[in-house]
Amino acid sequence: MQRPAGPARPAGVHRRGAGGGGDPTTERRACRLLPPGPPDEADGVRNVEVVEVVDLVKCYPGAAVRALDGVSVAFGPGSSTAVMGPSGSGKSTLLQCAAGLDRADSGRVLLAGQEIGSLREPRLTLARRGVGFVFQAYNLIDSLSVWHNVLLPQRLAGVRPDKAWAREVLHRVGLDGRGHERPARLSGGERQRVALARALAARPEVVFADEPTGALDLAAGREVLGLLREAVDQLGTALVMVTHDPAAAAWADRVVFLADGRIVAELHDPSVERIAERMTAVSAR
Ligand SMILES: Nc1ncnc2c1ncn2[C@@H]1O[C@H](COP(=O)(O)OP(=O)(O)OP(=O)(O)O)[C@@H](O)[C@H]1O
Repeated sequence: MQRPAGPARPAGVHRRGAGGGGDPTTERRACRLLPPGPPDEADGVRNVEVVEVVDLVKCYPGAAVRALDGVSVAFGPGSSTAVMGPSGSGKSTLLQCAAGLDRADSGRVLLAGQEIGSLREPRLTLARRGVGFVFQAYNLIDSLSVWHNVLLPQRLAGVRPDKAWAREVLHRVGLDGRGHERPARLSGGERQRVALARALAARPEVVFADEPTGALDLAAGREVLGLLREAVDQLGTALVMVTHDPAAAAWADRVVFLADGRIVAELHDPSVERIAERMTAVSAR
């Protein structure tokens, strides 16, 4: 299932929620928000974003500046978004808050239309069931086999794992027959593929990935990006990916740029060059 090395970003990826069809010259604009308006006239059903954050503010205790300073952004089904910005601009904080792993001081986070701000355990865990995570450090448990790592999030959430799907996911990420191995015996790229399989095994509506290729060499990084792209294209998963790498960001349909805890720019269907250019401009602010 690996995508062969090819162009930095596969073509034909305009999708709902990804800003597809947006005017590429309109690079700096507010992110699209779920309109609080009436139901969709065509079918009487209101479109629900997979994840929506509204006016998020977050200040860590003792910090002089806000890590997030009024961020509003929505992620639709089958969309892929790269989040970029200088170090300390709030990228990881946005991911953590949008995923319900950390709480903002104010603002709203909605997962599949459900506001999670006031939820306590176990309801919060239930609301997060549709959320998968892929972190640079993999967060794999070395005392467990690949197979048990992949099933762990569902077991922790009290959900009976779908083993047939877990096997299919391991197959898709190219780890057929490797389920019995310990993560420590795998290469960095293979461990990242396990992390991806673990995220996808729960059939998430959204995958949050924090620098998923940061620790990988070029070939392994491309492979992981290809797999993420497949999840978006074939499974309709929403992908939100923090990256410092313009080539990785170009795999996404949309790039949002953060600076000082705010969204300051947005590119749709961008090239590596335009991303790098914009990144330089944002960093020079
Ligand atoms: N646990 C924490 N306690 C205090 N301050 C924090 C904490 N985590 C992040 N910060 C601060 O919040 C701001 C945003 O940090 P964040 O990690 O979200 O940025 P980032 O854009 O992901 O940075 P990087 O690219 O370096 O990972 C920074 O000023 C950072 O120092």
